[in-house]
Amino acid sequence: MAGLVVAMDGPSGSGKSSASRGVARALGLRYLDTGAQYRAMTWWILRQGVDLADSATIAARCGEPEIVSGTDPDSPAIHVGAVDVAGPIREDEVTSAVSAVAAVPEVRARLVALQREIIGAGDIVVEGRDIGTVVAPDAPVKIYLTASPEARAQRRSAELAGTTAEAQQAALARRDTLDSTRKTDPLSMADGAVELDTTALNLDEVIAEVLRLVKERT
Ligand SMILES: Nc1ncnc2c1ncn2[C@@H]1O[C@H](COP(=O)(O)OP(=O)(O)O)[C@@H](O)[C@H]1O
Ligand SMILES: Nc1ccn([C@H]2C[C@H](O)[C@@H](COP(=O)(O)OP(=O)(O)O)O2)c(=O)n1
Repeated sequence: MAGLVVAMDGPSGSGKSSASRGVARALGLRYLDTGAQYRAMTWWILRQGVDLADSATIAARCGEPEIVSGTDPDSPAIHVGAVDVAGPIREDEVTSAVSAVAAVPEVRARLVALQREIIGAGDIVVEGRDIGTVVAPDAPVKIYLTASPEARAQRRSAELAGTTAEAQQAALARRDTLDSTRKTDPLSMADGAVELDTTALNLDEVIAEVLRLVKERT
């Protein structure tokens, strides 16, 4: 299985991170969270005081931050320069700004290049929105995870204190629309991807199904 790349795409709360980490652990592969990179870029842009509507400035400056991703599925790490941003990138301020930053073509070009560099010779599970369509279209295993809007909102609200499933469902719907309708590489299912609806599956069942698909396709 040397050189294996597993591409895992889908909307927020479909279970990409948990399933990707579980699959990477089971197969002894590395793990890359590309959403964390878009979040880290967004954290840096916000810190610079750049207006989110000013895509020209975002485009001009997105080459400045050094974004460093760890690939250990047991302890995923993300730094901007020397700063550990694993906590701050999950805060509301970043979550509500990330779709705008991720829509800027220069941001995507920079991060896709970084992702391909990390993927290198493979042995990795990569999760995001455009892995099977753009970043690694030749990946032998491409999964498109989905779940009902209610299940996704329920999962997210269970994670976050001080929020309701209703508020989460509205926030996810807003991000789905932004991520699926942007002009550059919108969230969509790749050719050859297998859609896996996780609504009625627990995490172990999702991991087992992905492992079965990996075995079947390699
Ligand atoms: N199949 C599942 N059933 C129930 N909860 C799940 C399942 N998969 C993931 N979760 C939980 O849902 C939340 C969101 O999962 P996550 O893997 O972060 O999704 P994504 O990366 O797609 O946003 C996490 O708290 C996770 O533990
Ligand atoms: N490959 C990727 C990964 C994420 N993005 C964008 C779209 C998402 O709204 C944000 C954050 O992604 P992330 O996977 O962290 O989001 P969730 O954990 O699912 O809430 O980044 C992207 O455009 N392309």
